Amino acid sequence: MNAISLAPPTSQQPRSDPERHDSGQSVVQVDELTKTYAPWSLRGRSTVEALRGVSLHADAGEVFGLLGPNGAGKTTLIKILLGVVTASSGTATLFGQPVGSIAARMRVGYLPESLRVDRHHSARTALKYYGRMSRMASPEIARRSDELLELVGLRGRDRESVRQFSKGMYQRLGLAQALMHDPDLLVLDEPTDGLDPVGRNEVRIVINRLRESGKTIFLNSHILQEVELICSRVAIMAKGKICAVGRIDELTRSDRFQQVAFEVSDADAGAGQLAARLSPLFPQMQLGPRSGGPMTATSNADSPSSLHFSLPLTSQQQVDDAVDRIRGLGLSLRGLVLKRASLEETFMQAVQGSEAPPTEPADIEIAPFEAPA
Ligand SMILES: Nc1ncnc2c1ncn2[C@@H]1O[C@H](COP(=O)(O)OP(=O)(O)OP(=O)(O)O)[C@@H](O)[C@H]1O
Repeated sequence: MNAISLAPPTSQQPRSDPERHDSGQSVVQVDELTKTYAPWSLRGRSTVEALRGVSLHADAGEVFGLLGPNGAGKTTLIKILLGVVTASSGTATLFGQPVGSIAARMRVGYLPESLRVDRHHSARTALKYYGRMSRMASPEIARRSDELLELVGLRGRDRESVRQFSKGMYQRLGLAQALMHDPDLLVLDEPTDGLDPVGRNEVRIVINRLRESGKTIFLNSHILQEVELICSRVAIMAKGKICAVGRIDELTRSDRFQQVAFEVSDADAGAGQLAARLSPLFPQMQLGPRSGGPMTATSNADSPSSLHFSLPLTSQQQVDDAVDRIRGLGLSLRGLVLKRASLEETFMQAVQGSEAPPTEPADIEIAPFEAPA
């Protein structure tokens, strides 16, 4: 057995998971999990730290997304949750039961990244096969197959050979097999990988139906747009660590990672003069309508000369300070836009943060504006 939680399941709040809600028990609870592989090679034995103190939780009814670049440790974490790999230290429970225990396994359905269904099967015979593997009785298999084929939209195609299936149909059959024994938690490994937009949408529809029916879904994906559309919360992993975790709107909220765009003007100064006056105050200013964009100076009747620039500001105090400085120069502030980070930018920040030396905390903030002496 691969139970890795030595302590009995407890409803106490683990201290290592600061995001943990006070109400109810998490469906997935992971605390300070580590995994070190020690593979043999021609040069002898080496060690790979695949997980380095991972803590997270997923609550009932959530669609939780695990994001991360190649080698981040996502598959290792999923394998530990499924009880097929043993952690080196830390605890992991499903429904309060140690991962790998029969009680935990019975409540989990799994869709692997590349499910193989023998090509002689139809959707119906494949489900029969999986039902038998779960030791279900024939009448139950038939009833459950009807329900699931309806749910995943394969009802009219269930007697065709899977050879004729599109990738999207195949993946929906995979979801049905994962659901045969009516698990409360579904673990999905890259569920929409390799699908065209139509196939992705079909899988998304099924996942939404499952969420509405109260299932908890834990999925691993590297398709950020997909995660943004499907997940209620995400964890971003890199190099075996969690760099950021939370609801997408929390991770991308504007006061957490800001680029603030300004437009300033002065009746008596051109854009070049404005830039020369501002740059000593704001050494990190980027000229242009958006950060990184080309320098812009507009000139028309309403706006005789205005300058667009942006600053990396990370708090309201810094925004207020910058406005005071601009006004202090006697300039007019014609516009101010707080730029919200996309999940992709947040992801990149989090992953790049993980490149820092291990003693430095990895976070998703960019270098703050420093006021000149
Ligand atoms: N069985 C193993 N033996 C040795 N090292 C392993 C083993 N499995 C994974 N690793 C290593 O552990 C690290 C994490 O791998 P893992 O597969 O968990 O990452 P991942 O985030 O799922 O990556 P990908 O998106 O590429 O699948 C990698 O450095 C990988 O090479």
